[in-house]
Amino acid sequence: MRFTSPDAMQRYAALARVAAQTVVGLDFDGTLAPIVEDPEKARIHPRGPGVLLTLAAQVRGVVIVTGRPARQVVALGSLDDVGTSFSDQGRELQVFGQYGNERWSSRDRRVIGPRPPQGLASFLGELPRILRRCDASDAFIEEKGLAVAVHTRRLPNADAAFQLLLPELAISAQRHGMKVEPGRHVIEVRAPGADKGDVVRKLARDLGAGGFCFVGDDLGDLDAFHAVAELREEGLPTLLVCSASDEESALVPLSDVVVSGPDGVLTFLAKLAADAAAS
Ligand SMILES: O=P(O)(O)OC[C@H]1O[C@H](O[C@H]2O[C@H](CO)[C@@H](O)[C@H](O)[C@H]2O)[C@H](O)[C@@H](O)[C@@H]1O
Repeated sequence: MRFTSPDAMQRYAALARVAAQTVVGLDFDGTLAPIVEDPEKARIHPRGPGVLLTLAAQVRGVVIVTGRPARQVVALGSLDDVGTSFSDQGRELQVFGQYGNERWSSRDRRVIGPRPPQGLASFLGELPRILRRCDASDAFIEEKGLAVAVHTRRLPNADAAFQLLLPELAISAQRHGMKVEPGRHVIEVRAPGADKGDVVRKLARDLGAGGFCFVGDDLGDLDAFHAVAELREEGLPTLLVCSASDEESALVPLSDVVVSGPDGVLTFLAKLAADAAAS
C-alpha cells in the first residue's frame, strides 16, 4: 500500500476519524475480484466477504458499484450470504449494477432497473458484421440485458483487436443511440446516461455521508473518482484508492492510495476497518 503524497496520508487519517459517517464505494472486477480470462469464472477474493463485513461494522455504508448486472455480481460475490450477515449486524449491503442503472439491496433482495435501451437490438444485429470486418469474430460477447460487452482478452492479439474495434463500435453505437464504455480488454456498448459518478453523488446525498472513499481499477471508475473529487472540493473528507495493474494506469494520478490488485484492496480495507475501530 503506497500513499501518493503527504497530503494523501493526512486524508487517510481524516477519513479514519469520520469512518462512522463514511460511505465506501467499491468496484467489483479488478478491485474485489481478481481478473480472469473468462468473465463467467470471476469470483470475489476469498477474503472479500469477511473484510466487507468487518468494514460494515465501522462505516455508514458499504456499496458495490459495478459495470456488471447487479444480479450477476450478487452471484459471483456470494452477496446473498454476505447480505444476510450484514442484516444480522443491522447493516445494509447495496449493489449498483450496470453503471448505476440497476440497484440491489440486502434488505429486499430485488433488482430494480430500467428496460433495455431501444437501440440495443438493432446494434446487436450489426455486431457480427463489425466483428468480421475487424477479424474479431472469436471475441467473447457478453450480453448483459441493458448492454453488450465485446471482450478481446482471449483473442490472439488482444491489444490490437481492442484498438481496431473501438472506433468501429463507437460509430455503430452512436448510430443506434448508444455509447461505448472501454475497459480492460473489453468494449461495452450501453445506453448513455447513468455512470458511477451519479451513484457516488446519490449515495453521498441519500446516506448523508460525512466522508467518502472509492476504490476502483479501470476507466469505468473515472466518473466515480471525479465525483469524489467534487465532494472533496465541497469540504468532505475523502479518499481515492487505485487497485493497480499492468493493464490500466489512468486512475493512478488521481489516487491517494495505490495498492496491488484485489489482494492489496482487501488488505487496505481491513486496515481502514481496524484504524476506524481504534479511533
Ligand atoms: O465495473 P466492474 O465491476 O469493474 O466491471 C467492469 C467489467 O468487468 C468484467 O470484465 C472484466 O473482468 C473480466 C473477468 O475478470 C475480464 O475477463 C475482462 O477482461 C475485464 O474487462 C465484466 O465482464 C464486464 O461486463 C464489466 O463491464
